[in-house]
Amino acid sequence: MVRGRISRLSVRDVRFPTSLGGHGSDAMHTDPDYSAAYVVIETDAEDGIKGCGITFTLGKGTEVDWSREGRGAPGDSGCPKCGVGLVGQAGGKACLEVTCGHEILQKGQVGKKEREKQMLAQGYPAYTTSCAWLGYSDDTLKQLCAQALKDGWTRFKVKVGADLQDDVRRCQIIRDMIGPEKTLMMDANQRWDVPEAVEWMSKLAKFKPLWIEEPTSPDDILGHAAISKALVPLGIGIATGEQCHNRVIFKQLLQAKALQFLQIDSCRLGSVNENLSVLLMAKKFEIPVCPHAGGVGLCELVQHLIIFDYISVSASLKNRMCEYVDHLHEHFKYPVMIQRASYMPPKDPGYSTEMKEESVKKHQYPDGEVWKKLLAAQEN
Ligand SMILES: C[C@H](O)[C@@H](O)CC(=O)C(=O)O
Ligand SMILES: [Mg+2]
Repeated sequence: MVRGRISRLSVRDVRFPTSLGGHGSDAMHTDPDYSAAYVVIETDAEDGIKGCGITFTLGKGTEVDWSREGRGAPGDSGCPKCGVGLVGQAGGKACLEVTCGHEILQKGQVGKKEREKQMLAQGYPAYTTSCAWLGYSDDTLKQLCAQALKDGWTRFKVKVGADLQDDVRRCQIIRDMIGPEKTLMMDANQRWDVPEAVEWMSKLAKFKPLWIEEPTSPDDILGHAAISKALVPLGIGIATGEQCHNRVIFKQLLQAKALQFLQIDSCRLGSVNENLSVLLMAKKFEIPVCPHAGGVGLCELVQHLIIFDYISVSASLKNRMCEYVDHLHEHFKYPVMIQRASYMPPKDPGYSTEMKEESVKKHQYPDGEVWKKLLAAQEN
């Protein structure tokens, strides 16, 4: 069915100065500016159908420094972080609705209607990373944590990995505030080698983290397996995936028993299809999927995938939750909706990728209003 031809394609370098407030900072990315290559494909179709896509990057917009790419760690600040999430708005349905119709998922049909209703009423459980970025002061951490508790959050992630004493102090603060029952996760953003990861986490085990995320290089599958073997007996699972770029890496992580929580990233894995194949493999290995969403637009995209996962693939919420970061949603035409610390299913057409034109104009690099001011201030 031909509905029109591509009539225009635009690519824009959109950057948000998140580093000014330490938002998004971790042991590896100390000053990230959440950025995106934002692509819009327009058509001449009568209904005006178009596709919008983002490639989430860290710090340098669409600039790629290949000399750093080769040498640095895969997630080094300044390197591109994620792949492409480009999806049209065909049929006027939310992305997750289209995906749920797929025939091969026969088994997931059992109980599907009930799960759909449950999602519409209760939403998909989320956890927050926004209280405890590494660059936040202890006061900010306390204030954000107190607010998050008031807002009903029960699952929290704290960044670790740069300095052990700082980690012990910050984990103590957060555990004291949330109490022994609520869930705490830790994220080292690849900072350690294998023995260091085991040693460091043995010292943080007393804070009862559910998982340590990205304890070492995301490419080191056997390293993850070794860490997993050492830490699972301490009650700490291994979570990874936000830097894994295809299903083959995930296949090997699963085969090597290298992770207990699998973190798809809607953009890093190029296309919805690649994400779906990973969801299906995770189901086969009975490993819970807890998506990564720390970046501009990632919450918007990944909510479609994880709600689909629950309704049509995993049919389980056990040990499952989706990351939420409380930044930059106001720039999206269809921002995520969080209620009672859960993602409420999106109902607008498409993959929730469309950004507001006004936001794109303001944050375009280097000539958007926001960057003109910041760059001028840097010069003075
Ligand atoms: C640099 C990013 O903010 C990163 O810290 C996100 C991340 O690791 C997460 O959300 O998990
Ligand atoms: Mg992470």
